[in-house]
Amino acid sequence: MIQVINIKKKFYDKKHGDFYAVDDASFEVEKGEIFGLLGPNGAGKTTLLRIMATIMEQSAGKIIVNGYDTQSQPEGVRKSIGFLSGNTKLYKKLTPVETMRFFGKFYGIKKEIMEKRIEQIIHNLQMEDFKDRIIEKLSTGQVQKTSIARCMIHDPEVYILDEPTLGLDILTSRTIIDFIKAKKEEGKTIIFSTHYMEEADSLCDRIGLIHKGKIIETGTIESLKKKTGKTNIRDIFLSYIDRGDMSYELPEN
Ligand SMILES: Nc1ncnc2c1ncn2[C@@H]1O[C@H](COP(=O)(O)OP(=O)(O)OP(=O)(O)O)[C@@H](O)[C@H]1O
Repeated sequence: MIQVINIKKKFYDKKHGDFYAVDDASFEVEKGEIFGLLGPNGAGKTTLLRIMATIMEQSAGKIIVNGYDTQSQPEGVRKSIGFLSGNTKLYKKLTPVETMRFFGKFYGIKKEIMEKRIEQIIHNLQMEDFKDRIIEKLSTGQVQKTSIARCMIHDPEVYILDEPTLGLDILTSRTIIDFIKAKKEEGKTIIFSTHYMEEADSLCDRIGLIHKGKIIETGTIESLKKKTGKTNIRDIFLSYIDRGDMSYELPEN
């Protein structure tokens, strides 16, 4: 379970001076739930997820992940989460299997358990064809699968996934979406960010709409459809924000 309580993150840039990239965000994600954080470029998604994963500290507020406070108990949080980000760095000279073993050892997983888990992950993410090829020779989608494999080797309770399907073809995206669904079935808690509105529609139990650092709404997609009278997430999103104030284009899918 994840509790986000009045989180603020202040940044500075020359053009805007001090500004809040995350501005008083509060919401909860229940155990066994898939929660989609939806918003356009620059909305604050990555910043919020990085704070949740203890990569960055908040300016104000509190986040509790699996019972641990990200500020006072970061070790507990790190053991509980699998964090996937666009910045995930892998060792280019290792193969996917070696990468999983490396991180498995880091988490102190016993050899027999680890080998079984690696076999299962290779199967679930359909990595058979490239599992023993070094990472520098892999395609974007194959590297992304390896990053996901890496973040699940310790079988975490909570998955924090920043744009897990960004730039991937539909087959690779499908494998990753199936993986997210399978983790939910195992009772894991998943939060992921995306700006692919339709993807969220088919996958999420609940969504949070984020715009300019503010969580402007949370709920099931059905409840938001009812509330706004709209039939798809794109229109729901647009109905919540002032169109004249939009300095970005929503993507086509
Ligand atoms: N270290 C930083 N210093 C100053 N500003 C930052 C920093 N990191 C992010 N920002 C700014 O904070 C805002 C939110 O950025 P963030 O990366 O969280 O958005 P996002 O919703 O993940 O966007 P995208 O979909 O493009 O990845 C943006 O205006 C960004 O330029």
